[in-house]
Amino acid sequence: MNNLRSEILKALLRVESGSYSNLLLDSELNKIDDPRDKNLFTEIFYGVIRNKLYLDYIIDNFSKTQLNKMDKEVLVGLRIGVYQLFFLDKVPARAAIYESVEAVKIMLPGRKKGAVSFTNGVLRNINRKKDKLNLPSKSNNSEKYLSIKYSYPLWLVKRFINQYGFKRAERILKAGNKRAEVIYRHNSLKMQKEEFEKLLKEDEIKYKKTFLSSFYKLKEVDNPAKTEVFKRGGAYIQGTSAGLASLLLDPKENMKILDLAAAPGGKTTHLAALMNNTGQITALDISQSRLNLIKENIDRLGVKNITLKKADAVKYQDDQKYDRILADLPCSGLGLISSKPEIKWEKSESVITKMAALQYKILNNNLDKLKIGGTLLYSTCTLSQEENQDLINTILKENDKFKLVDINKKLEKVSTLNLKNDNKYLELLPGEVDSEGFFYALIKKVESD
Ligand SMILES: C[S@@+](CC[C@H](N)C(=O)[O-])C[C@H]1O[C@@H](n2cnc3c(N)ncnc32)[C@H](O)[C@@H]1O
Repeated sequence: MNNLRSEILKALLRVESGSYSNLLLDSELNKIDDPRDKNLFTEIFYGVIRNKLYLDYIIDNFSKTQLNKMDKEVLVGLRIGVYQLFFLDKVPARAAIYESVEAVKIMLPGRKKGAVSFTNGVLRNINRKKDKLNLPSKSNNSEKYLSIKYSYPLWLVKRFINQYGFKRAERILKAGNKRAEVIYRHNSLKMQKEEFEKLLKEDEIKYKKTFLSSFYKLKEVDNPAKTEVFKRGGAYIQGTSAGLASLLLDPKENMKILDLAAAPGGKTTHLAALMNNTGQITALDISQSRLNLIKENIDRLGVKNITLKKADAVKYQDDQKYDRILADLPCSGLGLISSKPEIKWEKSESVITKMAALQYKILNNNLDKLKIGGTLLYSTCTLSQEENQDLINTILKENDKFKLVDINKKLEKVSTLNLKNDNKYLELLPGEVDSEGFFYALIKKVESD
């Protein structure tokens, strides 16, 4: 491994230009042998992405040069240094500064002596005056305070406060900064639970049970896609909130199911397992490369009842009627910030209106494919009212043959979660459940057309 910090710096620059943090991290960790280096890489890499606004606030407070006038290598190098100074007790300040300056030196060889000494000067200055940092006032400017303290764009903080109030918003922001844990769903199509647990034990993988009986929270697994149980198809990596979808849809053997947006296949392969490979699942996705991911998962997991179709769900037509429809639609993703922290910086508020319009079109085009008495589960991994409650209310208002089913009764049957809820929707909020953010609504077709 070359200089660890310069590799982190390179990886962070790639995230800035649009690479997915989780995929990039996997490939970077494969190049590292020492588990301690792997750990440090992950800690600094995700730490900088998560806390970018806070780190920039600190740098801006102690540097005379404006952030937008700095070379991007210098700015990211400074973030790496400041993150270690403020968040990592185990790295001595001298080492944190030295290694970060070295990283900038490697990234800007020879030609930029000034940039290197500038990085060194700013980091030393910050280290000296660290204790004098003031955050915006909580009482006079509470939105800015939350935005800097938890490092979220101001629009998102305002939105969460509007939707949930200050206290709940703060809880959501805080939970979004926690590192997401790896969770395995046991795949019953390949092995019994006893064998699944035995293989985990043989690989010395420790786990905790979750609020879903087939979902296991793993403790410190280096590469969850390389374990024996995974290779043999006994496990699928899936969050517990996402895992609720197929359970709430409640498929029965031999049913006909339509999945409107299926890739990479987490929920659709879970449905297949719950149906014991019987019946017929038609799984759509607009993207061929993502359909290929479902195919890989189907093969590994031993699924036999899914037909894949490349289709735009806005226009999709077929002449069948379905017992169940899963509408796990593309969304703004605000519930997944703990596993994909770059969402904070990549999305702008306009994505919400765009996604809500797409979701509306997809639902409108497919509602009629439900049999009478059949149910459709609408789900998103986001926390915006427009894409969730508002959208479902509009759909129900415009379609009187469809009624909202109280999903919370189903929840009690399929999980150990006990959420107090005054309405028929289910909204899982990070910080209130130990899981990612999700929204669910269950709709039933009640009379003939
Ligand atoms: C939230 S993901 C689905 C996750 C999937 N249900 C799972 O559990 O693994 C949304 C998917 O919708 C697909 N998509 C986006 N627009 C679409 C459209 N108009 N029609 C069908 N699929 C679409 C994307 O390619 C993406 O794979």
